[in-house]
Amino acid sequence: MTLLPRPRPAVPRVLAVAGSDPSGGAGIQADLKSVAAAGGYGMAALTALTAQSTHGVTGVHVPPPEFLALQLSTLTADVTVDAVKIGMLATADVADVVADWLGALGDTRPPVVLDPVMVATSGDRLLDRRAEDAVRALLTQADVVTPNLPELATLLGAPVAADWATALDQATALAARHRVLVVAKGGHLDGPLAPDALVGPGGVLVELTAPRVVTTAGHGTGCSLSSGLATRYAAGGDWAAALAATKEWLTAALRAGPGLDVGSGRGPVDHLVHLRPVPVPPTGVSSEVSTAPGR
Ligand SMILES: Nc1ncnc2c1ncn2[C@@H]1O[C@H](COP(=O)(O)OP(=O)(O)OP(=O)(O)O)[C@@H](O)[C@H]1O
Ligand SMILES: Cc1ncc(CO)c(N)n1
Repeated sequence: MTLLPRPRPAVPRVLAVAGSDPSGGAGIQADLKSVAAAGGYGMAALTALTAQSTHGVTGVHVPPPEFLALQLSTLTADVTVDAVKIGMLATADVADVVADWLGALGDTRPPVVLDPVMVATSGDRLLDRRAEDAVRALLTQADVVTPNLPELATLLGAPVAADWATALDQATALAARHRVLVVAKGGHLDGPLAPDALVGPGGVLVELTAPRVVTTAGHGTGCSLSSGLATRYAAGGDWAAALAATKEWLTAALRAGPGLDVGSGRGPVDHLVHLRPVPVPPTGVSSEVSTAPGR
């Protein structure tokens, strides 16, 4: 669908449709901090509540999906939303509510970043297995999807990529199949680097490389990346530039995470690292724009 041209707001109004993480590192709590760190105004419609700490998820409560529909319709009857980030969807019914809401917006639908959250890094499931098809169906209503490597493999129906070249091939296949931009994320690979790439149906558009941060504080990186990306795109209108700036910020936030001293498990990144009194050192993120045909 061709969307209507949108004005570039000075302070983008960004809506996160996602689950709650009481420990503040992931989910809606991370989204709101990430939007604020990117200069946006954050809003939140809750899909699900988790009981969660830096050690993992001990429970999930999904309010009636009709109540999510009411949150979304009430908000958008009043507020112009400049970008949407979708995170944890929990069940097929919840995913269907989000799909119906986006469908009803028609060509006034804001840009959508879909983070297809399936399993927390702690190994706990955040998406009902029967809901995977509903999330796949939502891909057609998203502008960008940001799967980690296991999520990319599930969406494609392929084995999990064991190396970066395979991840890029899978991202290209997913982009071509669903006509969506894909952010391939190398966070789950081993090695000294943490590469990410923006990939379209014709292949890699831009590849970003950062030194891998060796840390125990990496909880919620995926949520933080997707909401930062949505916010910076709403402000600037350029996915590649928005991804590069978000990667730069996230690398600094990852480095600073342990300074927060939150919990004894996998702690959060410091979303507001740039507000701390200590200057942020260079992150070493480099970016390479592809000149390959088909970009
Ligand atoms: N150790 C690390 N050092 C540098 N960047 C990292 C590291 N781990 C993850 N990242 C970056 O964080 C972002 C999210 O990647 P990741 O693959 O961890 O997503 P995810 O699994 O969806 O996150 P989550 O842990 O929130 O579920 C990407 O930009 C990735 O490159
Ligand atoms: C609520 C919630 N959403 C997403 C993630 C994935 O990081 C999580 N751990 N918790």
